[in-house]
Amino acid sequence: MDTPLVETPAWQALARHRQAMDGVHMRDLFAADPERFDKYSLKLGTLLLDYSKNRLTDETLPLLLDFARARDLEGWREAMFAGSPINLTEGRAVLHTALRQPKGATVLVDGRNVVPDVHAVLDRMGAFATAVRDGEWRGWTGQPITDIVNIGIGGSDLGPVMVTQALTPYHHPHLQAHFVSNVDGTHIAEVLKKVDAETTLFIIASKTFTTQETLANAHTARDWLLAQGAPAEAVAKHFVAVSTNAKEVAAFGIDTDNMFGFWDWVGGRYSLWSAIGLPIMLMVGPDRFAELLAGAHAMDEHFRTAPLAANMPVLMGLIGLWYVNFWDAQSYAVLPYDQYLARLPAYLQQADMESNGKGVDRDGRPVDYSTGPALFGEPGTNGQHAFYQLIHQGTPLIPADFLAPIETQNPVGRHHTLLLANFLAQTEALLLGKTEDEARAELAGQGLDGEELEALVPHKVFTGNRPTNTLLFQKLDPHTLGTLIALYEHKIFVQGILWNLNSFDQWGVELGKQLAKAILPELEGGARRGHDCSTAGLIRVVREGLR
Ligand SMILES: O=P(O)(O)OC[C@H]1O[C@](O)(CO)[C@@H](O)[C@@H]1O
Repeated sequence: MDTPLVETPAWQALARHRQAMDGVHMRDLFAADPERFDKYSLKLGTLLLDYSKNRLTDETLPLLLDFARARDLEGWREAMFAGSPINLTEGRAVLHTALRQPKGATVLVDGRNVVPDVHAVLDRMGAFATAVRDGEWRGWTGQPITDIVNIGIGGSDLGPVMVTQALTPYHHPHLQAHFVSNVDGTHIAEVLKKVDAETTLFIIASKTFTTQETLANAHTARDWLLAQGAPAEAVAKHFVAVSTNAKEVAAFGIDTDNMFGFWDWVGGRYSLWSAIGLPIMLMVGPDRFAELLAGAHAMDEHFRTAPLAANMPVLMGLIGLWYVNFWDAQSYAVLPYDQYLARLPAYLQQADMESNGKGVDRDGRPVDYSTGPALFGEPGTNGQHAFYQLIHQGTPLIPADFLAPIETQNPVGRHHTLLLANFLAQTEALLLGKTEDEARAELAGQGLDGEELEALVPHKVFTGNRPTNTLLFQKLDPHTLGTLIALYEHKIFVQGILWNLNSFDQWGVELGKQLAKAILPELEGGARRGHDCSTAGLIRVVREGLR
């Protein structure tokens, strides 16, 4: 058996280095090195990563990079790009990168070049999106489409929602996008209140086309359309499907001519670049969608070819792992200072936590080290007025990524300057903190003294030394957004490899699905089955009510 990860020389060297860093404060590292920003920042196109505000000395990165090499990160990276079946538990290749390859490239899966297949679907999507956008695709009464309702969940929802919102300034002026994911009937009911059956297009997005929530919502949407007076033939004009499962699409009643396919080598949470991105393309048009893909491809090329020491996803992955495994950080914040990126944290929750929220390694052995942290975040200054207290003064260490555009899409008065001032102030505050002496002087300056002053001092101290990455970009355009998302995808890949996980399966979501299927008949009046007494008691209360 291989040496356990935590006993490998590279891990042990990091553990020793971590001990030697006790008492090192980033404030002192900055004071000692005026070049630190230049040394620890990296630019790709119009995206800058400043990782200088991390607990890194000149020794840290070389040790982290040694660890990455010892785990053969470069070999695994090559295997992913080459289409090897690195998703072992499902026997699949992991090739979302093939979805953003330019026409003419070659990516072989089982000896077949899949790039022409990718572009054939993109071309079909483009023709369809153009017909809808130009008003040529019409509903059953001959009216052009005004509203698009995407029905999907998880990877068939979060990416399209996040990107569609992020690219709001590029939307078609006469189209509205809506997203229904939750099986809670409230979700679809509220959307259906807003749309007109004659001018609404439903996209049923499901890789498997067996997902309970999506099928329930899809059936409700179709029943609603017919209840609005549409004839059965209208379904063909108002429903399209995005899936890998033509059989189930046909069984639902959608003509497979109205289906946009993708492939089992596209993981759900990595699928927004595929036909799952259809609502994005409808809203921003095929050209902007191509820019999104090109932005992701630029990051793919960077990740694939840049030396590890100058490779954004590698550095972000290693720095994240440094905190999880050597500083006991169990959570991680993503803080976009751009209202259009409001759903980025939710999107990354699935991308990161469904990928690396694993407790056994690739060989099925329980791990004895921490893996993926809990991820959370909120846009801009909203987070500051909610949970930043914990990040600044709480007991857990919460590494955070701060993201902002230099240029706003909405230059309203001084708003953007105010936003950026806050953005910059937060990472500075987390780095420097406020010492007791500084707190004391500040309170004295406010006219306090004696016991009253001393009683307040501990509450006013900020330890600082709290790590952040800053991601600054010129403007949130489709290309930049593609680059940013691919950065996080590859960062997640890096960490999964280093933790020896399969980042591309998600068995952890299955048990709840199985038990829900078993409980459903009980809630519908069927015979009760064996449960723990809490679940049995709750089922009884649900059935009997609390009145
Ligand atoms: O696209 P589908 O097959 O409906 O699956 C939706 C989501 O369900 C999951 O399989 C589990 O929640 C996700 O990985 C996936 O994104």
